Amino acid sequence: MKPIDTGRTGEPADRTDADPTAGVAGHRTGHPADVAETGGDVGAGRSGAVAGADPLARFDPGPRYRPELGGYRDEAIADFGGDASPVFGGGAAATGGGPRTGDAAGVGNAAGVGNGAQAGDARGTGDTRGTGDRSRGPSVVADGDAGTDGSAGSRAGQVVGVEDITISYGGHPVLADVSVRAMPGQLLAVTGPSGAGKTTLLWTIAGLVAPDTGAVRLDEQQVRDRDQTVAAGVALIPQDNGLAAILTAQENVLVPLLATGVPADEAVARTERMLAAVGLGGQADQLVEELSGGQQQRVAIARGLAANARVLLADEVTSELDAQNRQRVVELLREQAWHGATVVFATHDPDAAAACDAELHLRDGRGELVRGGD
Ligand SMILES: Nc1ncnc2c1ncn2[C@@H]1O[C@H](COP(=O)(O)OP(=O)(O)OP(=O)(O)O)[C@@H](O)[C@H]1O
Repeated sequence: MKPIDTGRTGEPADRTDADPTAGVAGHRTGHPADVAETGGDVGAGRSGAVAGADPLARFDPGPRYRPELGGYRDEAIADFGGDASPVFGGGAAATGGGPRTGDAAGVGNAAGVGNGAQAGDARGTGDTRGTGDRSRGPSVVADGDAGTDGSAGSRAGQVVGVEDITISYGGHPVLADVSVRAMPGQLLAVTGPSGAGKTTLLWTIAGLVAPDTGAVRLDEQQVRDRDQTVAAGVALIPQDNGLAAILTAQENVLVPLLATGVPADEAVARTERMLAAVGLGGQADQLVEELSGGQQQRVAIARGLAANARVLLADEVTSELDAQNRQRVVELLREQAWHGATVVFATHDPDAAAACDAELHLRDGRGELVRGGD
């Protein structure tokens, strides 16, 4: 399999606008001490102190924080991603539900994180292929070379190699011998009709679903589970957002960063920059449940962008946005690629797909690289 040759350079010089994530003015919130003022009892920023070397020493994640999960485990914030966030990981490969079997919280259990069996359960086969309840250290999101000012910095993306994967749910094939390669610095669009397997493919790359046959590799390292991909810097912006409704927009972005060990000042800066980048600088202190669907989607995007991932998987992240915001989000994904990330973007939007460097079209289980291949 050859790398995708897009013919597009993606050079910053091609851009028509200034750095969309640079220069955020007028922030009065964002300090953990400010977060503590925002209410709720999930423990965001309760200590308030910023000085100190250990981010978790200076940031009290609250009594519900589970360090062994690298996140929260509480029904009250189940939509952070069940036992832990699929964006920031802390979870094993899919268990208790594939893309379609989650709970009402959206990502929640559907994210398949938690007590561990792999894709057997996820695909409803009862074939427990995983490892059961595994201990998990705090998940690590790739910080890239993030500067102390919170700038994303450049980072080394990873080559995502999907090699002849076949996936079925309960005996019903979804993907058959699908192969594609996504390269650092590029955007790969994954298109196809509803039910074609776009989410399944992204989850497989994320290590949340294991293929029946074939393999996914990150820089030639075969993907085994979500723990591994989290450690490798793979972030997922899930289709259903996976936000905690009882947290503010700011907390939804900030808390996972702090929980994954990003220094507080950098986490605050990234949070502010990314919320501003998606046009929500003025809504930072609003509870997610008070935001519109499109605003919530943008919070989830900000959270994924803030991860500074080496591989960013964006699952239909523009579905609830107006044209202007859709374009903006595609620009932000492009920005991630400029910083070195490998971006895989599942979308129904032809314009968004056209803005990507390559396009894998899924239909009837098959994947065809309709653009950008060689
Ligand atoms: N856990 C599951 N158990 C059984 N079938 C599932 C499961 N998860 C997904 N599927 C099925 O697999 C197929 C592919 O689903 P998937 O969510 O990957 O498609 P998609 O292309 O992302 O769809 P959409 O564009 O509607 O989001 C669908 O037929 C879906 O019903």
